Amino acid sequence: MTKKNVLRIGVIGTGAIGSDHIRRCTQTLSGAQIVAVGDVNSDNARKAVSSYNINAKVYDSGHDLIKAEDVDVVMVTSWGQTHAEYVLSAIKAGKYVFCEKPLATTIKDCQEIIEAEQACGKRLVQVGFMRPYDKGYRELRNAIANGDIGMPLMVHAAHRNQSVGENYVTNMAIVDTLIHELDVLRWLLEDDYVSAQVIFPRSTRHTHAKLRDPQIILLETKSGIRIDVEVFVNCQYGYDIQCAVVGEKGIVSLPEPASVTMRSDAKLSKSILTDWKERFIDAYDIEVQDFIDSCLAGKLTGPSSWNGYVATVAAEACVKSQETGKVEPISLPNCPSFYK
Ligand SMILES: NC(=O)c1ccc[n+]([C@@H]2O[C@H](COP(=O)([O-])OP(=O)(O)OC[C@H]3O[C@@H](n4cnc5c(N)ncnc54)[C@H](O)[C@@H]3O)[C@@H](O)[C@H]2O)c1
Ligand SMILES: O[C@H]1[C@H](O)[C@@H](O)[C@H](O)[C@@H](O)[C@H]1O
Repeated sequence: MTKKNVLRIGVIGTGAIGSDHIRRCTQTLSGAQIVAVGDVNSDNARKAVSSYNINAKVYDSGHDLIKAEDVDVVMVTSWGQTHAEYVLSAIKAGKYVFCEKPLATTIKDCQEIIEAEQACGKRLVQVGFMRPYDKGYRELRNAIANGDIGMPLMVHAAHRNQSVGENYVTNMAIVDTLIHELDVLRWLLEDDYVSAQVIFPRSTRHTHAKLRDPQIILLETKSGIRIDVEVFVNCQYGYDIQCAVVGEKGIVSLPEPASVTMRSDAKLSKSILTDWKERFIDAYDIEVQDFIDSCLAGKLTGPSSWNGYVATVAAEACVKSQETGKVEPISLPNCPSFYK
């Protein structure tokens, strides 16, 4: 990439989050321009171009987009199972790539990515884990690191979506939803997981035949911290992310998103958000601006493909436990110095 002030981005996958990232790069952030878009459903790509009135070329093939001379960096926001091939292709082209979670859906594909990236001798991949950029999670991490609650002992977390579609099935509670907690909790606690177990309570009547909902995931870390995460993706009432860390001398909890307090009709109320786009809007803005700035500066510092790999290893143990009902071990090789 030649040194310049504006980063030319090509986006592969222009659905919900792809379009939202195009919007933020075009209307909110600085230093970037969307010059190319691609989607297997070319109507989606054309819609993104017209909705945001951008001067971007539409590609039928994501691989051709990656190779295009005027594309400096790539953003992969297609379905999870297609991420690996595009990330590998971007690494091969020597281009920085922002890949939405998950980095890849199999451990083997994640390994291939970290090997290819290391062979390049330079970090080229940032994974779209935005929670470490969220102000609330950063405050939680600082409080823990400052020793404000003493040694952390337990974490109680919940990840609730208002509802999901028919194509969302049981393992997606892990690979699509819990994956955020799998990434952010080890960052928060500066610890790694050693085991996982998934438990199924009675299912809600708002689910369908191929989705066990809710689920409880129990994790244990190297230092012995016990974590329970409730994943409930048809909770009906809103989009709700909870996290409380219990320490030896106190508890620190994720703040609720800011909202006015309403007194009306003899009720005292606050609204609850319903959409992930709104709940983490500031975090996504900071995350993508960080990617743009890091590419322009020639050094990536955000969540790496090692983070993506570790989350996928933990997710695989959880999916196995969904099938066996047992506590499944999680074992990881040491983090290569390249990613430290
Ligand atoms: N970080 C977050 O909070 C967050 C939020 C939402 C989605 N995501 C992730 O982003 C990805 C996309 O999710 P979404 O909700 O936008 O899905 P979506 O279905 O709304 O959009 C995905 C788009 O990718 C396109 N696509 C699929 N396969 C493709 C391929 N091989 N090549 C090019 N385009 C292809 C689809 O046609 C669709 O337009 C997923 O991996 C998801 O987990 C992350
Ligand atoms: O892809 C989305 C996204 O990652 C959201 O942040 C999460 O809450 C949803 O469960 C998931 O389906």
